[in-house]
Amino acid sequence: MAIAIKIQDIRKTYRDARLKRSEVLKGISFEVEEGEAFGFIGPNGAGKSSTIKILVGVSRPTSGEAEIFGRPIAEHASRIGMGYVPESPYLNDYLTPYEVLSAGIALHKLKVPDVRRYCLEWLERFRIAHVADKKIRSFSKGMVQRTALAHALAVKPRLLILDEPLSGLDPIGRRETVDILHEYHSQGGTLFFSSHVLHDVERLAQRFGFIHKGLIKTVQTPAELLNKHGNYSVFFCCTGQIGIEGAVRLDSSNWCVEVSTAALWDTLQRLRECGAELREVRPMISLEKAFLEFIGEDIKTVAV
Ligand SMILES: Nc1ncnc2c1ncn2[C@@H]1O[C@H](COP(=O)(O)OP(=O)(O)OP(=O)(O)O)[C@@H](O)[C@H]1O
Repeated sequence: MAIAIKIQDIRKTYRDARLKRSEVLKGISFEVEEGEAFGFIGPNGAGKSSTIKILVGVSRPTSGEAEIFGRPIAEHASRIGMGYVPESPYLNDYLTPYEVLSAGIALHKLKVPDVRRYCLEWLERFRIAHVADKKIRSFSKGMVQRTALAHALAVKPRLLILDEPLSGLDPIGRRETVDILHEYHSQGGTLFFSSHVLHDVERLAQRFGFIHKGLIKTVQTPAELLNKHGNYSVFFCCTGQIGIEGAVRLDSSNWCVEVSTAALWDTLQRLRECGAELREVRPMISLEKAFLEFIGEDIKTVAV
């Protein structure tokens, strides 16, 4: 499998108005394989956008190396076949969504039999086909975001880099966008995205990279996360009392108990001995819990 993104010891130092230097990326390294869906997570100011801007060529690293599909990011050709939506997309607001999408198709030299129809199909997927010919100037933040996402996907990128793709979208828009990104990924696309919406990251990403204060804390798969942090919710049915510590009665006969991976087998044995009827065992991967543990802070003090 080819390596889609390779980042090696990247550092980034900004200077403020008084020329005071602050290092916001402190030597980060990780890789994303072709065909992967990789979620990049971290609290506000952790360095997610700074990393993404370096990858897409908007900003230069102070030191370190990065490659896209084996080409150094300094080469313009590394960005051929890449789709990118920044955190707050800026689209020329005197254009219409149709003009934005058709310009992208022309720029990427994409061969489609009927450009108008193809663009309208993408705009329809993001539920903005009814404003295809309206100027973006009059659009809400969510509609601009939908236009930018439709544009990025319509050009059939090999690699899609999205900075907070779900911000500004309502809950239905978020769900639909997650579905579209799922489809893109299941058709072989490589997805690298940052997000604050941990639930959506859990649904989309095959691996997570946690960044905090300019350092990569860990890169994990959901399975690794589950092994380390996982609990299970065990749902069962029992009409009488049950002597299992922590079991919560949901209604007259249904119960639930949360157990650790280590205690799961014993709990199932005990339920059988008590004559309880097992209904469901559901893993509880708490990305938020793991996230907070990795950055070593209290849940009340961190905005994620
Ligand atoms: N152009 C810049 N000049 C100076 N400092 C900057 C610049 N861009 C970002 N920073 C600083 O770098 C740090 C990391 O910012 P960055 O936008 O990469 O974080 P982030 O993880 O994307 O945060 P958020 O989740 O809030 O978008 C922050 O302290 C930010 O203030």
